[in-house]
Amino acid sequence: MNAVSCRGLRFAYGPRGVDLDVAAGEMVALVGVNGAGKTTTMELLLGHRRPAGGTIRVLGRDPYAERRRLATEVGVVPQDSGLAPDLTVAETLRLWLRLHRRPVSGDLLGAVDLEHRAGLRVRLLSGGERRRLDLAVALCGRPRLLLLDEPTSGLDPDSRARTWKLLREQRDAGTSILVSTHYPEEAAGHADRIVIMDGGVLR
Ligand SMILES: Nc1ncnc2c1ncn2[C@@H]1O[C@H](COP(=O)(O)OP(=O)(O)OP(=O)(O)O)[C@@H](O)[C@H]1O
Repeated sequence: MNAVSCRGLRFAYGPRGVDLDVAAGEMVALVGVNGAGKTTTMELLLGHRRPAGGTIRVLGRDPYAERRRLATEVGVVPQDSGLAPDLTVAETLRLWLRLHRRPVSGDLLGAVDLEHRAGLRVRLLSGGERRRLDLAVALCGRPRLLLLDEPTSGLDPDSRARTWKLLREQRDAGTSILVSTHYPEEAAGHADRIVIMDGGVLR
């Protein structure tokens, strides 16, 4: 079973007749310029929006009808971080690990290079550090599928390279990944496959 399978997916604006698959254990990059429809596609896959037409299956389920059920199996980096600004980095991860009933450990902090920021409040992080925390939060539930909306935006080249390495490790461990990005060269170097979105259609 594919992790993601869309057929003829349409929305009032954005995606138009999109067929998109992510196989189990595959990392697919969704590449496109501003306004191409990447975020709208992610929101459809998350069940935040109802499609105007076509079918979507995420881990075999209809995300609009079964959004809550999928929430435990899908890790998400949204376009805009929604983390509580007054919690520290360590508190944020503890909270999310507890929500997922996972043992609290510092491993994730190390994985995203934020050990030295553990005691800092989220609102004081740099944009790139916050993006790395977003990714750590997405990994808290050990998801079967990651849906990542520009997780490398705002990151410097070193951090971008480390993020892609972490994603490849997740993929190698069996996690399916759909990751959107503005950077086709980067995606080409790291993803298993690239799909290009342009004006709401895949090319
Ligand atoms: N409610 C809306 N009604 C009409 N058009 C909208 C609405 N919301 C977004 N759009 C437009 O739909 C297009 C697709 O937007 P989307 O955010 O999915 O693109 P994107 O590929 O994620 O872009 P970016 O790289 O800038 O994040 C954009 O041109 C956007 O302005």
